[in-house]
This record gives sequence, C-alpha cells and structure tokens, in this order.
Amino acid sequence: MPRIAYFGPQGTFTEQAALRFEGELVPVETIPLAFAALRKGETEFACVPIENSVEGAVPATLDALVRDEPVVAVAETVLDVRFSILVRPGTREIKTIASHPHALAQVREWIAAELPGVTSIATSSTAAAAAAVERGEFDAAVTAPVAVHHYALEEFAVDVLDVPDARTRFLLLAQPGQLPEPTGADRTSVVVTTPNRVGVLSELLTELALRGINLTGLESRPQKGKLGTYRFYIDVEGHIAEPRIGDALAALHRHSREIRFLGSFPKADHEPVEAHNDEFAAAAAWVDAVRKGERG
Ligand SMILES: O=C(O)C(=O)Cc1ccccc1
Repeated sequence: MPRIAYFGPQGTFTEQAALRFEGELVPVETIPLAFAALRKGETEFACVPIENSVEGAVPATLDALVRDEPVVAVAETVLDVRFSILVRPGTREIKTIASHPHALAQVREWIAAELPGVTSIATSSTAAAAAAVERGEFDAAVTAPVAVHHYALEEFAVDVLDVPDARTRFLLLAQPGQLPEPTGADRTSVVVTTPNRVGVLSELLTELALRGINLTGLESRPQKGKLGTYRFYIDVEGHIAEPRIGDALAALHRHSREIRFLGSFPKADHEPVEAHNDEFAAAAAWVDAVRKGERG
C-alpha cells in the first residue's frame, strides 16, 4: 500500500481529505514536512490543502510547491468545511480559543457574537489546537468535526461557520513522472515567474484565451527578497496531453523567465471540459498537409 504523508496530526481536515485516497496515512505536523516526506521518498504521496473558498490560497502550500525539487499534483479533492468548537469536559469559561489561521478566519463572526472578548491564538493545525486544549494550554479549539473522536474533549458547539457552503480543495502530490491519463475533465497547474515589463501578465492570459482555455485559478506570491516581483500560479481546465494545452504551456514558457509544471489531474467536480480537440486536430492535420504540398 502506498504511503501518504498528510498535514496532521490526526483529526485535521487534511486527514479527512487524505482518507479519500488509497494509502497508508502518515501524519506530519506541518505542510512543509508533508512535502519533505515526499521529496525524501519517505512516502509516495503527500496530501495538503491548496485553497479555501472563503480564505483563498494556502500560502504554505504555494511556497512549498516551488521550493526544492519539483513535485506534481496527481489528484484533487474538495471537502465541505464546517467547524466544531471543542473544550475540556467541565469548562465553564472560555478566555482563549485556538486553531489554524484559516479556521479562525472562517468563524471570526461567530466568535465575536458568541464569545466576545476571547483571545484567538494561531496553531499549526486545527488538530494541534485540540491537542493543546487537551493539555490545558487554551480553553477552546476550532476543529474538524472528527477531532472530537481523537482528543479527550467535548463539543461546545457544532456546525459553526460564518459563510455557508465553505469548501477547501486539497491536492495529492507525487514525485514527477506520474502523469494521470486525460479524462476529459482535467485541470492543469503551472507556476511562472515573468520578466518585469508592461503587459506580461495580459500576454500570458491572452495565450490561454486565444486557445479557448478556461482559467480556473490565478494567484500571485511575492518572490522572496524581491519586493515588487511575483510568481503567478495558473490553473486551467484541460490536460497537458491535449494539443491546445500543450501549445499554450509552450507559449507560457516563451513568455516567462521560469516555469514549473505542477500537474494535470482529474478535477474533483468531474464536469467535462469543452476542449475543441477535434477542431485543433483537424487544423494541425491541415497545416501538415499544406507543408507536404498535399493541400492548399
Ligand atoms: O488544520 C487543519 O485541519 C487543516 O487541514 C487545514 C485547514 C484549516 C481550515 C480549513 C481547512 C483546512
């Protein structure tokens, strides 16, 4: 059975996501440690959160994707997110509440209304907050619903969420060399650094638009130590095996200073992508025939 390093400890949302993939789950304490386990070959896969519908991209994941040796996404999954507030049995007063920053941000209004005046404390994960409450370090933790089964805590509140229908997307990462087959409902992800000149981002996006490629994600992160220069993370619908996607990535390569392929993999929603592959194949066949002098 392959091993999957996941952003743990036990009881995190990432564990819930990783359970959807087949493998032996290996908890590690941080997102960079999940990448390290994969890069060192201690596990075949790593499972990490990449973006949340309320809070946006997960910076630790974006940064780890470009650091060190390349890794690629081979699958994704999306979880509905709702939170439980866990406390030690018998807790009467809550003065401190701890969790992962993404979790705290998604229950900020609830905390302000229900627990006015409490101090919020960031921990490495939601489950790390539960463990800290168990040890008596804080009074309450904002956690995934399953965390109550892993820690000696009880539910103070359940189904807590400021914005209904919040969702988080997770990636299953592997070493390069594993390219999932195209399914007709795929996503491709790359990260580029561009030269600092007028219009370069619009040139990249035009290359996609010209080929009828749907952009599903665009994130920018500053290049460390170089204020004013950015890396762009670009997600599109389609698979690198499709000619129009391959073509577009080649065009992005021409426009960028650096480009890293982050994977082509089935989309979690399985919604088919309108690819116009037949039209692209017919056009390429026509050019071929013209070159050979067979057609005009
Ligand atoms: O800390 C966790 O449980 C995680 O897996 C990260 C996270 C935090 C908040 C929402 C979704 C994922």
